[in-house]
Amino acid sequence: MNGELFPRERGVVVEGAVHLPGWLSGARQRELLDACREWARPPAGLRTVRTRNGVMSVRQLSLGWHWYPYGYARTVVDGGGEPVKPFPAWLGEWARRAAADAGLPHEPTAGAAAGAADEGGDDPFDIALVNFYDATARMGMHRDSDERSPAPVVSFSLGDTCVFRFGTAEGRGRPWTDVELRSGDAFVFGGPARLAHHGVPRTRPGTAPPALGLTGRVNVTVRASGLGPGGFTP
Ligand SMILES: O=C(O)CCC(=O)C(=O)O
Ligand SMILES: [Fe+2]
Repeated sequence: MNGELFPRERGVVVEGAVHLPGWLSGARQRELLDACREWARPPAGLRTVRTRNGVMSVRQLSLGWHWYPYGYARTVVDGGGEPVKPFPAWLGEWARRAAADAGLPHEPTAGAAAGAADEGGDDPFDIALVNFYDATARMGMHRDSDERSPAPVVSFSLGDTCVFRFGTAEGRGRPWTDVELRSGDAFVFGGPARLAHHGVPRTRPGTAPPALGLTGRVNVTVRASGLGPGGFTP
């Protein structure tokens, strides 16, 4: 919001999908970017993902559970087989606070006492996917449907602005709404919007805040796997 003529307002895109512009301060953005740079190093660092449709233009890493097309494992099963890096508690706390600010509270420690407003009950935030977009990278319309928890997904954006396309659960096509996600924005989707299709048709290269020192865009989505602490055999 710094220096904006008109501050961007919290936006409800559809019921359950909420945009929180400028949710991360400059200092928090740098903190998250520094952490992403550490996580990006091998082993189990930033990688190219192969799906059944080809190679994703976005490069990715996972924390907590390793996402691969189309499931979760404890090791990089579609790569070098290394153990996934741990999911940090502070990132879960950021997600918990953003979800509450979005009006989609997810309070796993409160358990059943949290009542009907809480989606996902006791499932803790335990996964993050970190996506790196260079100037030409995009992400096609998809649903985040490999988790077993209805808890909301909380996304944090860093660097270049992007067009984030948010559609329906029914299909990849219209209707959809295009939202600009800028560095520091959070976006939360849960409840009736949890399984909506979404994607990133383009970024706007060169729009990252110069002080951040990032060329391109980084997006971090925090999720609750619902897989529990135990083993999971894909
Ligand atoms: O980059 C984004 O804003 C969206 C990322 C996303 O949809 C995902 O990781 O599943
Ligand atoms: Fe997604």
